[in-house]
Amino acid sequence: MATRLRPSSKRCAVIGGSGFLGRHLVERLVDKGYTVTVFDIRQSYTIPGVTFHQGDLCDKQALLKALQDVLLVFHCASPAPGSDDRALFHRVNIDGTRTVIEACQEAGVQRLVLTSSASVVFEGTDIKNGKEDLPYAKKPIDYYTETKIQQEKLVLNACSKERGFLTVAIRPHGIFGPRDPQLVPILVDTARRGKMKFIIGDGSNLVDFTFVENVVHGHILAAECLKAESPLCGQAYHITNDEPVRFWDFMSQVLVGLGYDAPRYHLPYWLVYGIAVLLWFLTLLLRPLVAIKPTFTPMRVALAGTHHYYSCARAKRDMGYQPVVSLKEAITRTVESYPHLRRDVLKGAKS
Ligand SMILES: NC(=O)C1=CN([C@@H]2O[C@H](COP(=O)(O)OP(=O)(O)OC[C@H]3O[C@@H](n4cnc5c(N)ncnc54)[C@H](OP(=O)(O)O)[C@@H]3O)[C@@H](O)[C@H]2O)C=CC1
Ligand SMILES: CC(C)CCC[C@@H](C)[C@H]1CC[C@H]2C3=C(CC[C@]12C)[C@@]1(C)CCC(=O)C[C@@H]1CC3
Repeated sequence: MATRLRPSSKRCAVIGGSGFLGRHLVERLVDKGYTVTVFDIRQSYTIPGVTFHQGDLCDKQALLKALQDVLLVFHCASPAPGSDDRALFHRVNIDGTRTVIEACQEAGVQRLVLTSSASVVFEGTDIKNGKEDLPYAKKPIDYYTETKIQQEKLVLNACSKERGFLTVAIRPHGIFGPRDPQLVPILVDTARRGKMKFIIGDGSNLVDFTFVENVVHGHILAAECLKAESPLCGQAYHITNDEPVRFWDFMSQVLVGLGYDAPRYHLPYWLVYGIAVLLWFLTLLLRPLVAIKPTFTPMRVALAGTHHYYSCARAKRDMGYQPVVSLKEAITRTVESYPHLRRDVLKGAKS
């Protein structure tokens, strides 16, 4: 007679495991001896021992198949923040997260770790050493932020010690590192089109950029500390590099590391923000005729011209979090991981 083994606490699923953060998380979990199942709309790699389930997280039946015998789930799937598709954000981040919660509860999952975002409290104005008790943004700056707020509320409210279903939300900020499809590629593309000559504002604004391995470390610590008697239940935690840096110094270090010039000329913040808002309206008006994707969106200008850095004291206190890679080392490793985006290489490829 076949005996069914009890699900192991080292068996987990990563929803969004094919993405940038998700794949780093899967790799670390495998290193730590976890048995990992990936659920994602696409499969972008293979790792021996990792099982892939391709599907949409809005499809409960597909999720239920992937969550069999799984006690721990990481949910780090989301449409790309740069997409301006309100319906897609609502479907995936709100309705889809509701489906993830229901599927977890039906499958007997005991712990759910959500990747939220520190931007759930960001309204486009300065945040200095922001703590987790800051109120959610009343006027979220874009559809991404609006739906990340709803998503986080859904997950935290679902936490129930009585039902044996524990939840926690990790709020990283400005994730970067090898294989990131956003920050470095967008930066290099903007520089190659000659648009990275300008500093928006006076350039003194401090921001958190968080190395992907620190974000992964925060997620795994949260999962391992999430117990019925722990303070983590139903709470949100900032995870950062704990080294706020001037936005334009960070950008300059990455650009110079890849052989591009650092931005030098200053432009007034409100002028650039006003132009970005006008451009955004224009793209909305012209959408039926042409699809334009402006580089300087109001969200990006706000992120580039204001202070936004967060305290991770709560994560240090409740889960013993400390960044494992310093900002200096993280920038060096990131720059080295993009040899194909170096100015000399791209120039050579063109000629
Ligand atoms: N990058 C950053 O700076 C920050 C990110 N975050 C959060 O971290 C998480 C991971 O971000 P990141 O790794 O950068 O993003 P990625 O886009 O690289 O990864 C997300 C993954 O989820 C997949 N996905 C999207 N929609 C669905 C769906 N309906 N069903 C199943 N899978 C789906 C994506 O597929 P596809 O690519 O085909 O859409 C992708 O593989 C997100 O929740 C994001 O909000 C938070 C703070 C900062
Ligand atoms: C064109 C330049 C002014 C800026 C180029 C770099 C930007 C692409 C990035 C700088 C800060 C980044 C950031 C995010 C995406 C990429 C940047 C805008 C997020 C919006 C990703 C999703 C989040 O949850 C918050 C991030 C904040 C920082």
